[in-house]
Amino acid sequence: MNSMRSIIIMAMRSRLFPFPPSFHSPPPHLLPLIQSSPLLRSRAQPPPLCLARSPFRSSSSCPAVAVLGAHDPLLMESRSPFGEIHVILGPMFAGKTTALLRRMQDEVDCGRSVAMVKSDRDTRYGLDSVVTHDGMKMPCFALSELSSFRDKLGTEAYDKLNVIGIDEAQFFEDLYDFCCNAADHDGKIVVVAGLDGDYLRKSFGSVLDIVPLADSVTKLTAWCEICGRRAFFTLRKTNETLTELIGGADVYMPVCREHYVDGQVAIEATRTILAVRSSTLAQSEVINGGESGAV
Ligand SMILES: Nc1ncnc2c1ncn2[C@@H]1O[C@H](COP(=O)(O)OP(=O)(O)O)[C@@H](O)[C@H]1O
Ligand SMILES: Cc1cn([C@H]2C[C@H](O)[C@@H](COP(=O)(O)O)O2)c(=O)[nH]c1=O
Ligand SMILES: [Zn+2]
Repeated sequence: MNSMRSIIIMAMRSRLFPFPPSFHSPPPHLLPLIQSSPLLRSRAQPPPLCLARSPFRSSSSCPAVAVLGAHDPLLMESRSPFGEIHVILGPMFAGKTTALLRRMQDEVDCGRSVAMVKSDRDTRYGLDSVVTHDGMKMPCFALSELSSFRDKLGTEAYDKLNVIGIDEAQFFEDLYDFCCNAADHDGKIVVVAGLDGDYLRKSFGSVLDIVPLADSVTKLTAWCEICGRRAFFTLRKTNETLTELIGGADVYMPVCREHYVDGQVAIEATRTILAVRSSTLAQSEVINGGESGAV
């Protein structure tokens, strides 16, 4: 039996053999955690072979790796103590949240315990779920800072957690430290979705800061609302100049490079016209006020 066990462990380490379904049923002590908390529930019997995927489903065949349910006794012995960090970035409407939710569901289907977190600044669709622009949703913890997650979840539940999904990552100031600690020291798989750039195409929050920490970085694109070509940037349609402005298609649209540049020119021109108009108005009021006040 020992020689069989060592063959299986060696095979796991070399990841050459798919493993029989019996490896995937979660042990009894984990079921209450999976079934009773806002953590995403894993199916009692996940499919016989779980494939690790890159964070989004691509048409290209990613290397199929046989992955055991993370809480499997045999795997516990060979499971790496270190986690992973996967970053999904791009403009608005690129499918970042969709890819994140798909990855989380894949992890749940593989029998892993998953929790989703988003910034409590994202009030567009309520605070208890992560919601895509298409309306696909998943329960989540809405937090102002990631450092409060462990206390919010409870240390025991956190220790048993395998995967953490983070949406709207650009709004978390403590993103770097949280991801570093979760993957390096707590062995968590962290999947992060967020904007790489703001409406001025400047680095947004700490999303780009975690690129050097990442196992994988995926930049998704949308379709340009003007010409239909690939959109890499987000154009703000209004005149606000604050970096943080929560909104959807009412305020923003994805555009290609040409129509970002054209759009910015148009918006700058509008701003200039409005500024000239308001100063002219102010001057005429002063003049009119002066004349009416003249003795
Ligand atoms: N111009 C666009 N380009 C691509 N997708 C768009 C566009 N406008 C609306 N959508 C919709 O937005 C969905 C992506 O939503 P979501 O995953 O929430 O994106 P993100 O999180 O990147 O903002 C797409 O599946 C599509 O149905
Ligand atoms: C470009 C840009 C966006 N935002 C806000 C607008 C939305 O609430 C989120 C991004 O949402 P999504 O999930 O990527 O669709 O960020 C902002 O505050 N500032 C910006 O410059
Ligand atoms: Zn375009």
